[in-house]
Amino acid sequence: MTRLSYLHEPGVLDNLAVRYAKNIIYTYTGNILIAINPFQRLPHIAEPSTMEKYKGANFGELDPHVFALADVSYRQMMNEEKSNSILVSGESGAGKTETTKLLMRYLAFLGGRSKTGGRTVEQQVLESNPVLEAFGNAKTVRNNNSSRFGKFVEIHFDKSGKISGAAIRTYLLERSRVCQINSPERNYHCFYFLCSAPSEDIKRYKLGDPSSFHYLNQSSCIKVDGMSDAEEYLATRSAMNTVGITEQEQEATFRVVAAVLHLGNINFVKGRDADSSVVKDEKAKFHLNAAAELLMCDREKLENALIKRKINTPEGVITTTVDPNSATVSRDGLAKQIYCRLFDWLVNRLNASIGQDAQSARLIGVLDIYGFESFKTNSFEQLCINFTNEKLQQHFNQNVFKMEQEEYNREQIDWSYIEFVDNQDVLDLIERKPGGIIALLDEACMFPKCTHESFSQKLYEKFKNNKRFSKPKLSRTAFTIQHYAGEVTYQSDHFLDKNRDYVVVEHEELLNASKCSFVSGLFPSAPEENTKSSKSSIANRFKVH
Ligand SMILES: Nc1ncnc2c1ncn2[C@@H]1O[C@H](COP(=O)(O)OP(=O)(O)OP(=O)(O)O)[C@@H](O)[C@H]1O
Repeated sequence: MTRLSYLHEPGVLDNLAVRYAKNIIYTYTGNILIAINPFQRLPHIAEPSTMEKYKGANFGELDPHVFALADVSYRQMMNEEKSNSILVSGESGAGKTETTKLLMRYLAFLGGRSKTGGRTVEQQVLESNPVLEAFGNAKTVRNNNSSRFGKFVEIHFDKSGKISGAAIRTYLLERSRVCQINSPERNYHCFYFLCSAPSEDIKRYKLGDPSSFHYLNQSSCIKVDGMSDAEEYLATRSAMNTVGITEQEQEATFRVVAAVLHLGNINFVKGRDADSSVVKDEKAKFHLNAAAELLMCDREKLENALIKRKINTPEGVITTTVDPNSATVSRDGLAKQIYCRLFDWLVNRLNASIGQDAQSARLIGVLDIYGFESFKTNSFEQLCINFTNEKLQQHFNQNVFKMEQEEYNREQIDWSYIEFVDNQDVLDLIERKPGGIIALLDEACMFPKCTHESFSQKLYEKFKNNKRFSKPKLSRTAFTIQHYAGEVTYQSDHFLDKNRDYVVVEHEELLNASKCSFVSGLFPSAPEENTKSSKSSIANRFKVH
């Protein structure tokens, strides 16, 4: 790309298009690799002879390829005795996960050990993908197999450059999807896989057609073209076997998945007293019983955990009832907590099987992270994702422009300053403490009376003179941020609910007391600071990461 005589947008796009038409999906721009999704298997891209060809070749000597990038990164790690990271970024459906798999395959090829019985670390990392995808991927409008979590895969190497361990770190699964989906998207794959399981499993988990479950039937899409949920269920079980997840653990995992589906069908109506609710009808009671049975907890306690709330007062703890709307919010909160804990458990379990090398001096990390998102309707998830991308852009600016230009200055090299847009002001707008959008959101979440309207008003007041922030003319709750990659308007309607990550004490107590050690293990007794009073929030956890 740098050899183009005129470097402008049409020229860049044309160059990429001409190459793509010839099935050349990789192009360099400096030491960055642009990969365009071929949407078809191109065997020459990944075959072993291609790997051989790139091994040890100088960067730029051969045609651009993702293997060349991995090769440089490996050799640099070995020569400079330093860890390295490869960032894979792009919008949803761009091909990040597929590219990450190719990178891992090549690193395994370079640093793999000859097999000494059993499976090698690198095989196990690759084999963990189908399990992660079953529980963390879903069909979205952009991608039938969209990863709804960020992933950093660490490949650990010993001094001789052989792989000595690996670890998968995941970043915040999109939790709102568990309870709320829009047509024509789907919930996480595993729910549909399980509803297509062999009949003995269906019976054991009291399941039925996916369209009978509220968490699945909010969308008109139940099936994905070219994907057999029944076959995928068996494939997931087999992948779980391969990575060493025991039969009992698998049974418990799917039992919990089924319990989440049943929870979603527990509906409430107004009770006799004001601000009270009761389980709606026999159907809802069936699902309450099923959820309690599968989670192996007390049915009455589960019901109470949803329709009652304990409040600390100066006179002591009092128990109040809640209206049907609050009971539904409580139910969805519980379902989301259970599912996210289950996902975290799976990741830990996979890591335990793969085996990390805590002593390893070097690693290559591959970061497969959600790209910039701008849809017709953007919510809290898009703000978190776009904030992450602003941080990555800042890192890029720091390394490519700021540091490079400072070095030129230091070495008194004659050069002409390259203009770039510094996005520090967007980062300040979002993450400054106190006073940034996240800080104000956290503050709003602490006050039960605060609504998305009052939160939005606060933003309008606070940032009325911020050139990166604006209020859309006709809205009272939306706001627009001028991101490095373009303008995005966010609807704040569900921001408060989605940001709250407080584990309700009653929910925690209920599941901690489960007779099933797998379930109680997902909800260990929490120290004081992790309970309701905790200031942890989703947006804050994004900042910490
Ligand atoms: N190198 C490739 N060869 C063949 N097909 C590919 C390749 N890259 C991507 N695809 C196709 O595109 C689809 C989407 O790719 P992928 O899941 O990697 O996107 P992504 O960027 O990770 O998306 P998301 O952010 O939604 O998870 C894949 O399921 C596959 O069908």
